[in-house]
Amino acid sequence: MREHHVDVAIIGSGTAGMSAYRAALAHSPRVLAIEGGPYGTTCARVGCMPSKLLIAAAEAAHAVAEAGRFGVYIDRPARIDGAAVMARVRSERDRFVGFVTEAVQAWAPEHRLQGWARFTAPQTLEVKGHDGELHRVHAARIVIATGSEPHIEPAWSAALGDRLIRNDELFDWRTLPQAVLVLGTGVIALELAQALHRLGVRVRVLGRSQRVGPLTDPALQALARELFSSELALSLNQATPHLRREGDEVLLELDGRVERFDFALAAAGRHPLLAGLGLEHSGLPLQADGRLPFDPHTGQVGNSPVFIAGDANGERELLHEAADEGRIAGDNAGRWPDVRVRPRRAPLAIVFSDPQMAIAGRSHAELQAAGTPFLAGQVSFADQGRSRVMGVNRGALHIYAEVGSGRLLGAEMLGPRAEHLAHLLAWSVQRGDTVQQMLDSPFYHPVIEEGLRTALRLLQRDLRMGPPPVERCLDCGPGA
Ligand SMILES: Cc1cc2nc3c(=O)[nH]c(=O)nc-3n(C[C@H](O)[C@H](O)[C@H](O)COP(=O)(O)OP(=O)(O)OC[C@H]3O[C@@H](n4cnc5c(N)ncnc54)[C@H](O)[C@@H]3O)c2cc1C
Ligand SMILES: NC(=O)c1ccc[n+]([C@@H]2O[C@H](COP(=O)([O-])OP(=O)(O)OC[C@H]3O[C@@H](n4cnc5c(N)ncnc54)[C@H](O)[C@@H]3O)[C@@H](O)[C@H]2O)c1
Repeated sequence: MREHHVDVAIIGSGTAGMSAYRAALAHSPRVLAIEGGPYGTTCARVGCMPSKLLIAAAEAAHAVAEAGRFGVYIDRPARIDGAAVMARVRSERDRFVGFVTEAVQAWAPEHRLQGWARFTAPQTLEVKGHDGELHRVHAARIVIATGSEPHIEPAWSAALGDRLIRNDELFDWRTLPQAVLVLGTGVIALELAQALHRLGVRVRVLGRSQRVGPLTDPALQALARELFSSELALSLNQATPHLRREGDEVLLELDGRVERFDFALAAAGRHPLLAGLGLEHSGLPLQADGRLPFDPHTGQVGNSPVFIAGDANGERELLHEAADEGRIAGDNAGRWPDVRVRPRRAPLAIVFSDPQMAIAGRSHAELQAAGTPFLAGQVSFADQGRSRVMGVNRGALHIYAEVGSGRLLGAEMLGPRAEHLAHLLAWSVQRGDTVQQMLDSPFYHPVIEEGLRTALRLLQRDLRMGPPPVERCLDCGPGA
């Protein structure tokens, strides 16, 4: 048994753990970063980056398929080479992973330990090292940055065995399969199902409820359901699907018919990866839902010298949040007991589907639950000038502002280039901009942002803070 005495131990060297390491190191050289799996982070290895690489291939295929709408014809039938698609996904992914791995390997060797950590007592961890040794780590402070794992219904794995896959396996495919059943209708499900569908894979998406994607505004949720079901085979309200395996095939029995797939992809949400950490020995207060209670402004778990960051806390399972939370937790672990409160950024979440979806600032559901007096300004992209020009005129934007002050509180959107509009909106929410301040900002012509201006003008009128907007306003430019 090798003994280690450190000021800060960090469990997990993903995005949150890496930023916690850098922040803690500013306070003490006695920092130990423990990683059980491969270096490279979930985001780069099996998350954000490979999924966007697959989507990029799907966008190329879709552009070819849609070119005829513009009078551009590709005479030969387009051919999708699944092996080439997956080769690019893997090689670009490996490049991103390489940068991350290099960064970790540049850390001092005495700062790194590879093996799975578990608590054996408060402030004491045991690690079965990849070096074959057993390590005991006595840490004055600990950062838990263990990430998350997909939710798997036991019935699915019992029925399907290794034909039930997670996002991790998908990005290692050597070629594209014929058919995939996607379990879930959330972010991962929609991004991957649509990409696979556009790359020629037969896809069915099963939802346990009516919900499609993360938007909470009822009108936008209904629009999302309509738009995605017009392209994808969506089967909703399937809480207990009839699944079985025959040889290497997944069989789904639905409405008296049997459909066959090569794989079923579990995309039914993710939960903090805390099982196996021996939390029962940690002295930490566990909530009934198995999560650790923590302060999002400090990362601190209760009053303990333990901090939690990233997907492990189960709050905002996003890359930029993991990086921020890691920095906050690592800094506070380093400076303990002088724990500092840090402001958080305005919420921002984007789904890279087509049309994209985004929530900036507070969602419709959050505003309603808080009882905040607010009004919504709305615009449809169906008739929006630049969106029509580019043939991407599907979706709508709803922006929410506080009654009385006109301050922008949040927005939800389903539509073209939502990733860019959502950034502008989140920045305005964070600055505390009013609808008037946003309207005073420049709007170019012809751009998709002109749709935002229409929504702002309508909202300004409804807040009784401005005149009714001019119908088909000419100085706004045609189609604005
Ligand atoms: C398919 C997919 C697509 C995504 N796309 C996006 C996107 O486009 N944009 C976005 O913002 N977010 C996206 N995300 C979410 C984003 O990837 C995560 O929020 C982020 O990676 C979380 O970082 P983390 O540091 O908390 O966890 P991780 O990067 O998973 O790091 C946790 C680390 O802890 C290690 N660990 C766990 N337990 C132990 C233990 N007991 N001992 C030692 N080590 C341990 C793990 O091996 C792992 O390396 C996506 C996620 C998925 C799955
Ligand atoms: N573009 C991005 O930023 C991006 C992309 C992918 C993932 N992520 C992050 O990863 C997280 C996890 O993604 P996700 O898509 O797994 O989760 P999600 O919360 O977006 O969706 C979960 C889906 O699973 C369904 N579901 C839950 N339990 C089920 C059950 N027992 N049976 C059937 N369906 C069930 C839900 O109804 C929902 O449709 C996201 O919340 C997001 O934070 C982000």
